[in-house]
Amino acid sequence: MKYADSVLDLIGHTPLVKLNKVTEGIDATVLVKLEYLNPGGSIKDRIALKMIERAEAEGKLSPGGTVVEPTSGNTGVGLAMVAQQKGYKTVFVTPDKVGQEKRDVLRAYGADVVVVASAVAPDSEYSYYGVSDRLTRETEGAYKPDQFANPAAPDSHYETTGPEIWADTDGKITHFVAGAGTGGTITGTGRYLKEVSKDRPEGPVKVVVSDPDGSVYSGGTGRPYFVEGVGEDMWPGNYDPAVPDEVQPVTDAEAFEMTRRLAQEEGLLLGGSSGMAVVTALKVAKDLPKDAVVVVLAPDSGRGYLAKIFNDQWMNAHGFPTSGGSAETTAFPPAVGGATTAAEPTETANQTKQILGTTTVKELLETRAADKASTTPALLYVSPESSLQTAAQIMLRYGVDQLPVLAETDETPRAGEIRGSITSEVVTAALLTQAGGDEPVAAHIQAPLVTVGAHQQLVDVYTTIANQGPAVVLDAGAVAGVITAHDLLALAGN
Ligand SMILES: N[C@@H](CCSC[C@H](N)C(=O)O)C(=O)O
Repeated sequence: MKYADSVLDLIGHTPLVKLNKVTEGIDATVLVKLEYLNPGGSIKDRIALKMIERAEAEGKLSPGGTVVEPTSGNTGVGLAMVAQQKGYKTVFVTPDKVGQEKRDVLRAYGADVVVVASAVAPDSEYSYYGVSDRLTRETEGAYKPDQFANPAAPDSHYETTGPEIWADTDGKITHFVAGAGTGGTITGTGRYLKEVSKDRPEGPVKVVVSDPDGSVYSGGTGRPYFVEGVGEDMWPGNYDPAVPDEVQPVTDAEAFEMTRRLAQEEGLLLGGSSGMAVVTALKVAKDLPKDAVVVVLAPDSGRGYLAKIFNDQWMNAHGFPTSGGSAETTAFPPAVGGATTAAEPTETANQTKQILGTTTVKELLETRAADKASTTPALLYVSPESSLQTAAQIMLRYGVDQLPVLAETDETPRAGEIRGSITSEVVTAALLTQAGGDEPVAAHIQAPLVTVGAHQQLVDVYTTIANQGPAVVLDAGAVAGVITAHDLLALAGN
């Protein structure tokens, strides 16, 4: 009989598959290492097993203990699976940018999940690092593996991921491409591949980090991005900057487009960080000769992202294009007892649709910007640190009653930098009653404005704006402006 003694014995030994369609025009061989075929569904099973076994060996985790860890999901799943098999409890702290599906998976394994805000400085007591530290202190028998600095994590890749790639490519790998979050994968796998290939005539394996645009590894300041599980806003101990030869930034838009293409063209339903790494792998492979072998690491499956990257509505609402989607229709037998018929659209409704159905949100912003009579900038906003007096002045000068509140930045603000909103009623009440004009907006901040996507047709967003008020426009995840019912009126009235 052929079987594993425990699910834990199935970790690792994942296969390589060649990309055939998205590589059009590329001579080199591009191979993807499919880490979603690990039993917990991601590469993180490897580090989870190693970190827990080392903690047990070192006496840091004993029967009845609790594993507490900050995680964007996958490490949590790996730890939950290993801990459950070994009889430990688990508590995971996840940032709110992590999709609900991923949190549901953690709970399915029996873990407790604590959700914290993503838009918090890493050294804050409210960040997922800070909250997990507090929970570890407060929980008896708690052990925090700390995937960001635990040497067992890169060791697991040095001992398994690297050797598997070397063996499966018969030592012919020339380039290794992977994202970096904690840094463990790139450090451990990259270090092994460089060491084992250092004396060969064609030179050692080149290691390339694929990084979300905004993350520190590729020179960013840690500004927010939507790709999950990779990139950083601080420098983790497990990232050894001596290992990578190069680091390349990739935008969310590029990553998401490739993630969808991999499902539609290669039959590979992978997560956003895999799409991101493939973008970099193809850039690296573009000018390489036929005998080059690029191995790109795909950390997890696309099943955890069905409500985001693979959901046209979510993509559209965040200003990401959705070419190549597919439709879902229903074909039930007619209802017994007579079917109801939809009301005929009125003539006025048809006219509205005609005006609004031919213009995108972005075109409306462009028309407004080109209108000499309009003095309103595309984006009016205040930061949490702005004074109430500043908010009042902007509202009075441009005749607006609501402003988005965005984190202060010199660049185009991103969706993850939306902090809330503030209305003229609240500013007025604060100024007339208790607060002085110097008081910061932060003390009076309200819920964020609704968001719409720049590439959506106005016909698809006008009821949102009519019902929920001014909307922040997102273009590829960046804040492109604000549109109001007044803008729609100006269009309809002309
Ligand atoms: N800063 C990152 C994620 C850090 S790596 C964590 C790891 N992948 C996990 O599964 O916990 C982000 O923006 O998601």
